[in-house]
Amino acid sequence: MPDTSATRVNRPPVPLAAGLHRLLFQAAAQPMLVFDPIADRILLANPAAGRLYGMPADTLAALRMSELHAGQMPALVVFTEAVLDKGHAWTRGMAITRPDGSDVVAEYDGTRLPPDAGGTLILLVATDQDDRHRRDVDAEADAYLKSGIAEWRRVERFFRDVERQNQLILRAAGEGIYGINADGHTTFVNPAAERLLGWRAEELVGHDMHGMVHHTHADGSHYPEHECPIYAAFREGEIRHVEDEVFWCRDGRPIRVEYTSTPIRDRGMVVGAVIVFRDVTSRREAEERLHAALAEVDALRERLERENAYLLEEIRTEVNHHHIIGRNAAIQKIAQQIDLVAPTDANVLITGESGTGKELIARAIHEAGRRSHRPLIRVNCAAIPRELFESEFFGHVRGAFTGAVRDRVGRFELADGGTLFLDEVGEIPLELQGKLLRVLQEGHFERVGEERTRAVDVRIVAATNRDLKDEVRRGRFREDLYFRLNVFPIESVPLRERLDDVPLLAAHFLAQTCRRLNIPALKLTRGDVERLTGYDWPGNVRELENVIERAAILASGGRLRFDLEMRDPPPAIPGPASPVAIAPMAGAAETATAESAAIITETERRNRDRQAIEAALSRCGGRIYGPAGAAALLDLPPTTLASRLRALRIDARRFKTPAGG
Ligand SMILES: Nc1ncnc2c1ncn2[C@@H]1O[C@H](COP(=O)(O)OP(=O)(O)OP(=O)(O)O)[C@@H](O)[C@H]1O
Repeated sequence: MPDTSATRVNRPPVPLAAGLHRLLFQAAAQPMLVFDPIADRILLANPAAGRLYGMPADTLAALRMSELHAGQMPALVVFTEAVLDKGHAWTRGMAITRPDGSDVVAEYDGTRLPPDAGGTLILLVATDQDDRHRRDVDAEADAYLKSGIAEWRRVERFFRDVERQNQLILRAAGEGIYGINADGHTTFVNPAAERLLGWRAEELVGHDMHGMVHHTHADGSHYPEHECPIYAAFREGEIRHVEDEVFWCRDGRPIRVEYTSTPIRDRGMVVGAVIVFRDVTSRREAEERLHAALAEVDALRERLERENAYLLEEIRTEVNHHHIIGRNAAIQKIAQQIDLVAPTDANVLITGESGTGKELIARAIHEAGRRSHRPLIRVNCAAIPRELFESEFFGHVRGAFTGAVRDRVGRFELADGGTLFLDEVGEIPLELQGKLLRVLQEGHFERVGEERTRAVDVRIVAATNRDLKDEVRRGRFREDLYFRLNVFPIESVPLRERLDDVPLLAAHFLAQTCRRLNIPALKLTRGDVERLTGYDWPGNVRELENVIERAAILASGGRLRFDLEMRDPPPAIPGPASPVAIAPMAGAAETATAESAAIITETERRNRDRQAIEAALSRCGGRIYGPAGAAALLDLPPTTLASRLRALRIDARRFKTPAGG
């Protein structure tokens, strides 16, 4: 390339003049000079330097440095010396006045060239400070612009993400959600709302929502728009929650909804509302069914209470407050006695035949007394083996006797604070009666095998079917114990002495049995009642209860079948000389003729029965059951014979022979 602009002056250094270096020097955009500080001469100047200094490069290369900076010599000298000294230095604020009079302020960057460049030479690179400042401003603006765009993109991305999330939430929400603008027109609808209402979003968007889905009340009356709480929500700027209204589906079907309308604000202005609703049709229906069921239960309960009150009124005279059934004066008297004695702590002795209700009376006394919150402990004295009486009553400690493998609490301790019901008290062996008396007198006892004395607070209610006074007379029962027990006597009347109660009791047991056996209710006929009252009930109420239960089980076609053996007239009294005939008792009437049948009294009849039974027992060696037993001989069911034995107080064991049963 021909050298057109670079200027060679005086002693052009060989390396600089050569090849690529020279080209670089010439082409550089940065103004450059090479000057000799000692000779104060500019040796080389590139075209860029010419543009900076406002003159052709070769004109510039012909100048002295001191000419360029006539007014700044000290600054030039300091700079030049610094370069020569350190090899490299820079300075700012070098003012240049161009030939055309314009000024430029430059920054000089000087580098001392190596000696082989041809003496003491300095390469000066000049920069127009204004130019640099402009570039800095541009670069800064550029950086601002670039970072602004990046920030804007970030914000945009953020909003896009938020929007996506909102869309996902709107889609996933189980509740129907729709938005309306300030004109009441739908702006968006989520998929749940589409599903619930049957409309597609595009059918609703842009339309008046009230007019589409909310135009009519549940009762079919018009729902004016100005009354709509959804619109009111953004007219008044308040959140509205509505529990029970209907929205109308596309197919004209109403759904019951619960919704909340929340106003949307933009810079303080209400611009619409968002409505969140859910279909509560099935919930409301379930609630209504529940209310209806509760109302029905209430109505039923009221009716039952009324009926119950009526029934109670009906049977008040039949069942007294102790659950003892009977209108008979004897029963009324017993109820009064219970009322009288129950609140006291007095000992009670109930006497009466087996099955007449002695235990029932004992329980009634306990229930009506102040001890009712504590237990009633029953001891059947007839069922305890003689050798275990003491332990049964008072308990024992381990090892007290053979078989006492652990401590045992006696009945007295169990009944502490409550009532001890001594059933069949007449059966307590004489030698133990004293121990019982001591507890009754002192309230103290010891467990068998233990020294420690224990105190108890027990009320005693005793029962017996024996004539205890007679037992005392015979020396079989301690008189002092008898008086201790017999503080308040109650006599339980046998059923045959209150036959007027039989229909009531029978009806009661029949209803109870049918309920228990879960069989359809049965009714007593007039004939049934007559048969039942015609019987003398040796087994008392218990027997009646059993007879009724059997009859209910055997009933066919709604008719009861009674198994009563002794309902017919009794057989004739045998003459004193004649041996007691053991005739089948049930068949006696058939064998009796009008002539042979004598008129006999009740006592005579009972004696006659007693003799017949005793004769049969004696023949059978005391055996009751089985083909060789007395029941078979008398043609009676064994259970009936057992009842009669109890009623007549016949002890079958008396007739026992080594061969008998
Ligand atoms: N007046 C009554 N009202 C209702 N049920 C009664 C009546 N009298 C007796 N009973 C019933 O008859 C059955 C026999 O009564 P309970 O056991 O009280 O007689 P008891 O005299 O204690 O007999 P036992 O001396 O054999 O122990 C029981 O089921 C009892 O509920």
